[in-house]
Amino acid sequence: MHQITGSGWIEVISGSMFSGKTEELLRRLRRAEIAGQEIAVFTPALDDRYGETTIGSHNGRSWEASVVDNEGDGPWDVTDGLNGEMVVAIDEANFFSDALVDVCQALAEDDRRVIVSGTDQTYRGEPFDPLPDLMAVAEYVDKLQAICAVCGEPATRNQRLIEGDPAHEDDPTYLVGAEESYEARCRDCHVVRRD
Ligand SMILES: Nc1ncnc2c1ncn2[C@@H]1O[C@H](COP(=O)(O)OP(=O)(O)O)[C@@H](O)[C@H]1O
Ligand SMILES: Cc1cn([C@H]2C[C@H](O)[C@@H](COP(=O)(O)O)O2)c(=O)[nH]c1=O
Ligand SMILES: [Zn+2]
Repeated sequence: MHQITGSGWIEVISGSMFSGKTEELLRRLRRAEIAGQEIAVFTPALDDRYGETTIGSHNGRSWEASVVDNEGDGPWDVTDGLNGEMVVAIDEANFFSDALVDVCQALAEDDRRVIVSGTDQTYRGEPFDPLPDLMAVAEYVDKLQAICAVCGEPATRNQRLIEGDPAHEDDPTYLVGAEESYEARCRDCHVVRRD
């Protein structure tokens, strides 16, 4: 909590896939650990890429996490599962419903430091809920950029690769994956097929 006001806050780490969101989250968690703070980390059940009980970056680093069954409107186990931890991290926020905003607000109002990470755009280049609302209520927002897989410029968008074709309009928004299914791309190189 803040030294003077004693209040909590929300930090959002967002940007395209491969932009280093999870690396940055892990960096902040390592520093909190060095400071002797108790930490609780949550990851949605939908994302099992790195094993059920870890969050992991694309370059192989990881941290133990509690898996949240994030179906429905919450508050899930993020609030129930706490044991006095004052630093609460939530990875892959893009897999939660808008109810995550109220959960994070309640944690911050309970004087906790809340760190939320998630990509802010769907493969169609549209805002990926609940990231826009989380960014609006957060005290701190960092939007990171990857490197465009096509041209090498800074990348802000997520290209979904389906058998080498651009994304289809009617594909589901949720599709767990990494480099086999997605590329980071800049505005110019990002392609959305609109049938
Ligand atoms: N196109 C890319 N641009 C930048 N980094 C990339 C790219 N593709 C792979 N990487 C790797 O991904 C790492 C970031 O991984 P990670 O923190 O998991 O990103 P995010 O959580 O934003 O998806 C980089 O340090 C780099 O090693
Ligand atoms: C763009 C987009 C992404 N996803 C999924 C793909 C990954 O499992 C995560 C993002 O992971 P990262 O840590 O940011 O690399 O989200 C999706 O389901 N739908 C999309 O449109
Ligand atoms: Zn590009």
